[in-house]
Amino acid sequence: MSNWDVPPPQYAGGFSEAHYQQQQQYHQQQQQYYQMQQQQGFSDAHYANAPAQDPHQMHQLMHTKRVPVTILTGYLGSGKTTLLNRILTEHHHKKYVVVENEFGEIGIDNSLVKEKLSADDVIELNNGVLCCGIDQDMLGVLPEIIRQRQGNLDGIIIEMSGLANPAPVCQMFMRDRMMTEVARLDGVVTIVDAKHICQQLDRLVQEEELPPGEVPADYEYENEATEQIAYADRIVINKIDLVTEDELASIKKRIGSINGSVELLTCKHGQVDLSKVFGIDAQSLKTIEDEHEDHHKDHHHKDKDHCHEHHDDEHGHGDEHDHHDHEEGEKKGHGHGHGHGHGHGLGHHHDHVHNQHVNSVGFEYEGPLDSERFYEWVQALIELEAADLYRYKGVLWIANEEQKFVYHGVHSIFDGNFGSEWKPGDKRVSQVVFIGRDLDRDELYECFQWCWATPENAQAEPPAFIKHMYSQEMEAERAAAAHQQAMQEAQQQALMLQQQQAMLMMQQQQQAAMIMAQQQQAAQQQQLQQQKGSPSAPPPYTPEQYGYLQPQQQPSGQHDYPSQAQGQ
Ligand SMILES: Nc1nc2c(ncn2[C@@H]2O[C@H](COP(=O)(O)OP(=O)(O)OP(=O)(O)O)[C@@H](O)[C@H]2O)c(=O)[nH]1
Repeated sequence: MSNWDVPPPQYAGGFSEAHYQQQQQYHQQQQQYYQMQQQQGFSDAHYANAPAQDPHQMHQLMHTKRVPVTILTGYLGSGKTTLLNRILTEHHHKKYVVVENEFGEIGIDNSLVKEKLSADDVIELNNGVLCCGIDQDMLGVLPEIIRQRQGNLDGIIIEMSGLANPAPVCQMFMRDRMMTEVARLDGVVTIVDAKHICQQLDRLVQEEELPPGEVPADYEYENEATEQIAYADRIVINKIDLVTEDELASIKKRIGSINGSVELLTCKHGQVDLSKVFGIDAQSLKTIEDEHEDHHKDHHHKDKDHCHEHHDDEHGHGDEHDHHDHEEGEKKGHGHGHGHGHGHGLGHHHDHVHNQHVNSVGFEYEGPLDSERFYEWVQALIELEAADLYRYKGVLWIANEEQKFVYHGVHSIFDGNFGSEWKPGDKRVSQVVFIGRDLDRDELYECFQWCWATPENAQAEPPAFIKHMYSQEMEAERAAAAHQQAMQEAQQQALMLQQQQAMLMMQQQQQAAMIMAQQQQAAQQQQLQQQKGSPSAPPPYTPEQYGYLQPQQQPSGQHDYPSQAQGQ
């Protein structure tokens, strides 16, 4: 039974019979959708169906077997290559596969690369392998490289181009079965240029740079530097030799206002402790759970309110929580940060109001949540807000469950499972964090509150946001989308059929041409034999014609196949 294989939601009140039926129907659709996703190759780890008695053991087992993959991002010139050069040349006793966009673009010890550049775009280096092509080809090449080096590979590092959005590659490692069987996403590491990051974050994306198609014409894009920070599990602030202490402090705050749950490291010339960046298992449910546990162990709440709310970037309100801005070498405590308390005007870097759309929002509640309602909320978020929801994660106390529910997601890809049991001394807290674009904190909080499993809440109507999922408008949209998908599938099938027919026809033509050529050749041979006066007829065509047997290699006593030159 999967985590989502739950009975249809039943509400004590607040819904009409028709609405309830609609819900049931929707629930069935979701079940079908889930089954379809599984058939399409979603990994078991992705929707981990681990046995309830020890899910973590199962999870760990899956993880230890698979090679960790790090997605390395960073704006143009931030220092990605400088860091990769270290990895490929220093003696760190680790073997990595480094995946580059294109060889032409890389600056990795050029002499080293050039001298080893091979036709198949895979280079063997002392510390591992360098290959290129972050595209469909990688799906084929990478699992093969991993299999070849089974047990002798410490990780894969994929360097994204300076302007690329890491989300599609993240999603590929979360859902592509070929990849998930051999590799797991370890973390997204973003390198930041301390000198230029504020300027880069302020840059507005010009309309002509926007990718074409699928998105609404009025959709405003976030610039790439912001997105790279939003998706990160670790941020390495490089080039700190070029900024003052005050500037560095304001950079950290600015980053924290975008991604409140990221861990910050600082360095010069990429001299960061590699163990804090690679092999960190940042994307596993176990790590999310551990972070939650560590945080609440050390965390002394000043206010004893029933619900503790973490604000997104507001102007300078006080809060006792700190971001995880650790100097290199400093001992780190894990936990969540929630992007709170960031005033503007800190240092000359940004003494103006930022046009910042991406932020973090987090909430805590010291009480259990209703799983059905949480399920509804997640469904609504995925259906209505997936494009703007970059990353989200949480650890929940679910009513009537002794195990913590741990989840995380990237846009529409959700991964969640029950983790370890709450221990007797544990403070049971449900915690959710969202990083996204133009997040509506009040709306999110309203939905979060609706999930609280309290007697008063039992009769509460769902918030407008969740109701909207069942609106006629959404039903119509869903029907239109389903229709469009069916049309696309039909078109694809028709195209495939056409291609198959064309292929068949081509094969038939080739066969016909070959037979004709054979016949002509046989006729020629016959003619030659007749001219030579030999009584025996030659075979219809000569082996050397196919290049695998030369006349002089013929065993004696067999036909002597004369070449054309000999025959003339
Ligand atoms: N002053 C200073 N310069 C640095 C530091 N780290 C890297 N650089 C320099 O910054 C420049 C860009 O570094 P790269 O490593 O090529 O940056 P990149 O992110 O790979 O750049 P793209 O491939 O263009 O995206 C190079 O000239 C580096 O030598 C640092 O900590 N301080």
